[in-house]
Amino acid sequence: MISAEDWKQEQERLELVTEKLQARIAELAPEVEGLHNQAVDIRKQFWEEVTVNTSTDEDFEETFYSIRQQEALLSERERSHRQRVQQWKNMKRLLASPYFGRIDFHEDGLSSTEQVYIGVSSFVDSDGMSFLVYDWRTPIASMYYDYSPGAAGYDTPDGAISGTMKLKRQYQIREAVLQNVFDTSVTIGDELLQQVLGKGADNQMKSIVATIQKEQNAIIRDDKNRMLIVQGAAGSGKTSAALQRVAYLLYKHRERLKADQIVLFSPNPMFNSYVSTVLPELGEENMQQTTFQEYLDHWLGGTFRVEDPFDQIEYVLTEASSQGYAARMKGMEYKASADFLQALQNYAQWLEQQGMRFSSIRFRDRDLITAKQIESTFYSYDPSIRMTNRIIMLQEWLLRELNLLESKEREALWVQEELDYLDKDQYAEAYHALHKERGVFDFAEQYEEVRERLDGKGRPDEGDFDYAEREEELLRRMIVKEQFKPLKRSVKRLLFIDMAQLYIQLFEEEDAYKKMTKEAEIPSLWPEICEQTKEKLGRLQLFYEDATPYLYLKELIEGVRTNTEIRHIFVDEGQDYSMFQYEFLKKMFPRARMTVLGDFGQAIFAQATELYGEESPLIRLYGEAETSLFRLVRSYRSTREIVEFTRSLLPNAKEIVPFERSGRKPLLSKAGDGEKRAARIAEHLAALQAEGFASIGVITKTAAESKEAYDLLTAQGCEGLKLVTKSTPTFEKGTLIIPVYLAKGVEFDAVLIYDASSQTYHRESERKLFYTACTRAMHRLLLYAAGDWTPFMQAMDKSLYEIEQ
Ligand SMILES: Nc1ncnc2c1ncn2[C@@H]1O[C@H](COP(=O)(O)OP(=O)(O)OP(=O)(O)O)[C@@H](O)[C@H]1O
Repeated sequence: MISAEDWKQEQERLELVTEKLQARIAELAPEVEGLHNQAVDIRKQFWEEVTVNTSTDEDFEETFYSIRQQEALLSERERSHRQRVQQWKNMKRLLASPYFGRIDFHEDGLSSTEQVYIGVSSFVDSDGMSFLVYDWRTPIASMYYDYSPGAAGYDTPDGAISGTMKLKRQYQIREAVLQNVFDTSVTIGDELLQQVLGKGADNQMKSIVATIQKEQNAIIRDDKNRMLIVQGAAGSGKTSAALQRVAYLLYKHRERLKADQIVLFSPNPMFNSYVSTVLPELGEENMQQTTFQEYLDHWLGGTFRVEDPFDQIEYVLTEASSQGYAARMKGMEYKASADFLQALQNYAQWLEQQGMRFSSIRFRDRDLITAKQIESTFYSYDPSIRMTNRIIMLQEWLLRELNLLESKEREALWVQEELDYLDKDQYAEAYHALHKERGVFDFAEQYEEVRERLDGKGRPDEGDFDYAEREEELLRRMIVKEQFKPLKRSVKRLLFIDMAQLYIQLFEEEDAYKKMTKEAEIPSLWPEICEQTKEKLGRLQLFYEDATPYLYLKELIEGVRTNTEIRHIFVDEGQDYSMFQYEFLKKMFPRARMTVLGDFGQAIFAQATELYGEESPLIRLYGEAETSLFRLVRSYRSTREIVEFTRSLLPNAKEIVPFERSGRKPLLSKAGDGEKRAARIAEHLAALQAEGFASIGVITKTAAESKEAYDLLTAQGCEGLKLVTKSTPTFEKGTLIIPVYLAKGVEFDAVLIYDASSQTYHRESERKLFYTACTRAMHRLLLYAAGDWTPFMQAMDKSLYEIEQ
C-alpha cells in the first residue's frame, strides 16, 4: 500500500482525468452524432446532387466527375466519422478505468522525470501534447512490463532510449473509483496477478493487459521475423499472449493492417466463442477465426466426406481391438510425416514425365475427348514447362476443342429431335432469347440494304436469305450450347484431372511406390495401409490423415489458390498440426507472417509436430534466420499444488514453474464404479457449487464416456448439466461434461476426471491426453477410479495428492 499523501494525490489525479474524459466525451458526442447524420444525409442526397446526363460525351464526362466528387466527399466524411466514433468509444472505455499502471521515468540527459500512466488506450490533454494516459502498446509503456525500478529503457523507431525508472505502480480502478494501489519492486503484478488469478473461470477469456509478464511481453511485441514459435507449458498464457499480440500488431501497424487481414486457426469451433471477446474488450475488431477442418471442408467437401479430427481421435481411443487398427495407426503416423511430404513432392515431379491420370470428357454416353487424348496432349508439351503451367495450357486446349466439337454437334440427330420436341414454353423461351440475337440480324440486314443503295446494285444473296433457316440454326446453336455448358464449366474447374486416381495410384505395391517417389521410405504394414486408403476413397470419403496430403498433392498439380490479402496467421494448439498443414498454410498465405503457439506436452493427435528444439521441423519452414523462438515455463492457470501434480505426469515437465498461488491438493477418490461413482461425483459437485465455483468440468476420455457420465449424473439428480459434443457451438459457464479433446485450450474452476483408472488411461500414447485433462483445472482437481489408478500416477510422490476412500 502507499502513503496517505500519495493516495490523496492519486485520487485527485483520477478525479481530474475523469473530468477531462467526461468533458471530451461530451465534446465529441454531438459531433459524433452530427457527423453521422451528415454522412447519412449525403448518402441520401447522393443522387439528387449528381445530375445524371449521358446524352453527349461531355455530359457523360461531367456526370462521371460529379459522381466521383460526391464519392470522395462521402468517403472523407465517413472516414472522419469513423475516427471520431473510435475516439469517442475509447474515451468511454477509459472512463470506468482510465489506467492500470504508472511508471516514473527519468530519461538520461533530461532534467525532469515523466509520469507515464498506462491504460487500454491513449488520452491526450486538450493541448494536444501531454499524454494523460498512454496506450499500453506505445513503446514507452513497454518498460512497465519489462523492468523493475532501476535502470530501464525502450526502443523507438528513432533508436533506443535509456534512463532510470523511479517508480512503478499498479492501480485497481472500478467505475472511476480508486480501489487499490500497489507499488511494486521486483516483478510487476505479483499482487495484482494474485488477485486476478484467484478469481473464478469465465466462459470467455479475459484480456491480461494489466498484468502481462515480461516473457509474454517479448512474444507480444516481437515483430522481427516471418515466423514466431512459442512452446509453452499448459496455462502459461500462450493464447492470452497471442490475442494481445493481435491487438499490438493492429495498433502498431494501424495505417496498413486491418483486423480481417489476420486469421486465427482455433482447435475447435467452441474455442472461437471462448476467445471472441478479448479484442473487442481492448477496443479492437476481432480477427478472422476458423478451424483447419472448416478449411478442408471448403476445398474438399464438395467431392468427399472428410473425417474430422475428433472422429479420428475417437477411433484412436476406442477401436484398438478392431481389425486393421495397427495399420491405420501406422498410416496416420506416416501420412503426417516429413517423409511422406517429400514423397509427394517427388511424386509430383515424376508425374511431370509420366503417369498423369485424366478423366475422359463424356457427352451423351460417349467420349468426346478421351483420357488418352488428353494425356498425350499433356505429355506433348515441352517438359521444361512447369506442371501447373502445362495444366493451364491443357485447359485452354480443351476449351478450344470443346468449341470445335460444339459447332460440329449442331448437326447431330439428337439436336433435330430436341428441336422437334421443343414444347411451347421452351420454344417461347428460346424465341425470347433469339429475339435478343435478332438485333444482329436486323443490323446485318440494314447494312446490306445500305450497301446495296450505295453500290447501286443488287444484293448478291438476294432471295437466298431464309429467315426460318437462320432461326433454326440459332435454335440448334442454343440447344447445343446449353448442353456443353456443364462440360466447359468442369474443364474450367480442372475436373478433367482425375485427382482421386492420382492419389490412389500412390498406394500401390512397394516397388511401384518407390519408383514414383524417388525411393521413399516405406512404413511397415504398407499393403494394409494401401488397402484401407483405397477402400475409403472408393467410397468418396477421406480419412482425416489423408485430407491435407490430398489437398497438398492437388495444389502441387493444379497450382495454389493463394490468398494474398492475409498478413498474419496465428495457429493455436500448434502441436496438433502436421508439417503438411504448415507447408500448406505457408503456400496458401504467401504474404502472411506466422505465429504458432503450442505445447508438445499436450500433443494428443496423431499428426503432432514438435515445436521447439532440434527435433522441430517447423523451424525449417521459413528457415532459422527468419524464425523467433520462445519458451514459456511459468504456469499461471493452476494453483501450485495442481501444477506440482500435473508436471509429474510428464517425463520432461520438471522445468514447469508454478505461479505462487496456493490451494488444496488434488483429491483422489476411490468411489467404485457406475452409480456409486456417480453418487460420489454428485456429492462433490454440490459441495463445489456451494463453495462458489461456477465453472466446473467433468472431463472424460471419449464421447461415449461423456454420455455415460451425463446419464448417470442426471439420474443422481444433478441439474443443469451440459453435455458438450463436437457440434456444441459455444462455450458456456456451468457444469460441463466434456471429452478431453474438446477441452483443449479452455479452463475450469474445478476439474473432475471422471475415470482416472488404469483401465481407461494406460497406453503411453494416452499420457498426454491425461495431462491435458488435468491441466484444465484452475483451483481444484478431483480424480476418480474404481480399480487401480492410471500408471501415470502410480510412481508419483504421495505427498502431491490427498486420498478419499
Ligand atoms: N499475465 C497474465 N496475467 C493474468 N492472467 C494470465 C496471465 N497469463 C496467463 N494468464 C491466465 O492464465 C490462464 C491460462 O492462459 P492461457 O489459456 O492463455 O494459457 P495457454 O498457455 O494457452 O494454456 P493451454 O496450453 O493449457 O491452452 C488464463 O486464465 C489466463 O487469463
